[in-house]
Amino acid sequence: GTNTSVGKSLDHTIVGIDPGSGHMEATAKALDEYELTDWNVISGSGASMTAALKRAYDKEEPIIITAWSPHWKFSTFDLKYLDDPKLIYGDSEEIHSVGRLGLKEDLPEAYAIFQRFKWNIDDMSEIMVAIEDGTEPDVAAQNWIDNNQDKVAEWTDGISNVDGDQIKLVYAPWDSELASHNMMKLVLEDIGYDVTLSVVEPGPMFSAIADGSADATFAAWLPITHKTYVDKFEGKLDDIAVNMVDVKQGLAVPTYMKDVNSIEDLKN
Ligand SMILES: C[SH](C)CC(=O)O
Repeated sequence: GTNTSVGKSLDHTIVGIDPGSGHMEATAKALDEYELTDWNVISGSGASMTAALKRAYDKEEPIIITAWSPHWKFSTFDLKYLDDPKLIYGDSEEIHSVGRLGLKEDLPEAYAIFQRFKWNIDDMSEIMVAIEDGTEPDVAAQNWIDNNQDKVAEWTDGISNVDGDQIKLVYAPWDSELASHNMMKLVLEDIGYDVTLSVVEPGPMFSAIADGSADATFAAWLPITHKTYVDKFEGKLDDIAVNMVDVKQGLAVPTYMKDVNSIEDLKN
């Protein structure tokens, strides 16, 4: 049937992202739970996944990617998530701001901002799309801040300035987190912090906060995506606040793949 041709046309391969991501863990679980025994997911990075997507899309060839929203790929390409009746990828996820133990005492002004920091998918997407269109991340972030001073003021109003205190933010190499961390770096610099951004894989991102070598991340996707990491470091992380709601992860395909609408459809 057509489903078998989909499997054969894709060499039963799903194009994934970095191996330590929650996406890849969820996708491995999905292959198991949906009994997609002859399928495999290849790991790579956010960049290699979007490059493969562009190559296939430009030739209207089939492709299945591990996907998440917000992400610029949904405005560049016409994509649809595959239904996930077993909810392996969860329903709607949240992005949390997570800090090291002791952060509240050591950096109270930053902590107070992290407790208030909250924005929505459109805010993050505006920065992400600008970066994808060639704007430098810090310039795209500053432009967003300039256009959203009222929203930023909700996080910073009444917070006293600091005098060069150092703060180290860590995040994983995903375009969504590139946007959020470049934006928050500028917000914290405006308050007087000396901010360092470090890009690390997801595992080291959580372990750096757990061992105190980093101060915070705004890139913890929960309750499902990063559950393994948060459980692993139980008691060593401060789940400060939710900074975005209604985010999503799953498998996605270009809408021109008419016959594929659910993960169940991949079973041949
Ligand atoms: C790529 S998603 C933002 C997070 C994850 O999959 O770990």
